[in-house]
Amino acid sequence: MSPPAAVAVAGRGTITHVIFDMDGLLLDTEKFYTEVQEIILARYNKTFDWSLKAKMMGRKAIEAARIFVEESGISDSLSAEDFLIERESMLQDLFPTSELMPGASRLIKHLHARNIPICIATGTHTRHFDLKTQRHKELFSLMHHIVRGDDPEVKQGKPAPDGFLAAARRFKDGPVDPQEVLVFEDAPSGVLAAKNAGMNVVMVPDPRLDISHQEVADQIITSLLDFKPEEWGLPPFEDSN
Ligand SMILES: O=P(O)(O)OC[C@@H](O)CO
Ligand SMILES: [Mg+2]
Repeated sequence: MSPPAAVAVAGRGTITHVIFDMDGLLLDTEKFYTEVQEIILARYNKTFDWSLKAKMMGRKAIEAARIFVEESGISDSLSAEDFLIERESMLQDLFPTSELMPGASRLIKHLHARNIPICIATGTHTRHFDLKTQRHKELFSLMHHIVRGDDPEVKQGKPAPDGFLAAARRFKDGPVDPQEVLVFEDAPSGVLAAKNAGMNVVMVPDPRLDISHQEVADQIITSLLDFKPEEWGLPPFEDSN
């Protein structure tokens, strides 16, 4: 019996290329940022909450740092630059322990095996990227290319489209029509960046993120394990889970 035909969902174009965000989407690393920020805020008798987290995640480090010190009301005592210095040693200890998010490996291997071009566009700088991915080199080697936050073509971080547009240009058959690109993101800033780039975006939000941040994405799923490639005209998984 022939495999089920791809049942693209009405209104969703056929996707030819996929761009993955990294932190919080492929790697379970957002919790490290949260942990370190809670430790630093505790020194000022302040608590870290998810409304502030929602504004920071996905952004370039210095941009996220400015939001952190200003919205926490500690900018008179701690500059954005000093915050980045203060958190660095804690993050360097945590990043090498980064684990994959559920479904990340399965989806990457599936798309690569079916010759769907895939890449990463992340706000993370190269030095942190290397620490976070050092235990996952083989899986990440399946990516056609990787655009990092300190890439010269990324003038502005997410929600600006720079990173996703640079990523679409670097595919072998690039630049790729944004309407044929599917982005996977976890952060409101990243979802906005994908839409600003004219692309389709599936959001996999942390359950603690306020639901109001889910209005922009083209599709919301709770885990990459729930993604159905055939809904976007991509080859379906063979396995059931
Ligand atoms: O773009 P990503 O890979 O989510 O990285 C953002 C990072 O700076 C943490 O929020
Ligand atoms: Mg992310």
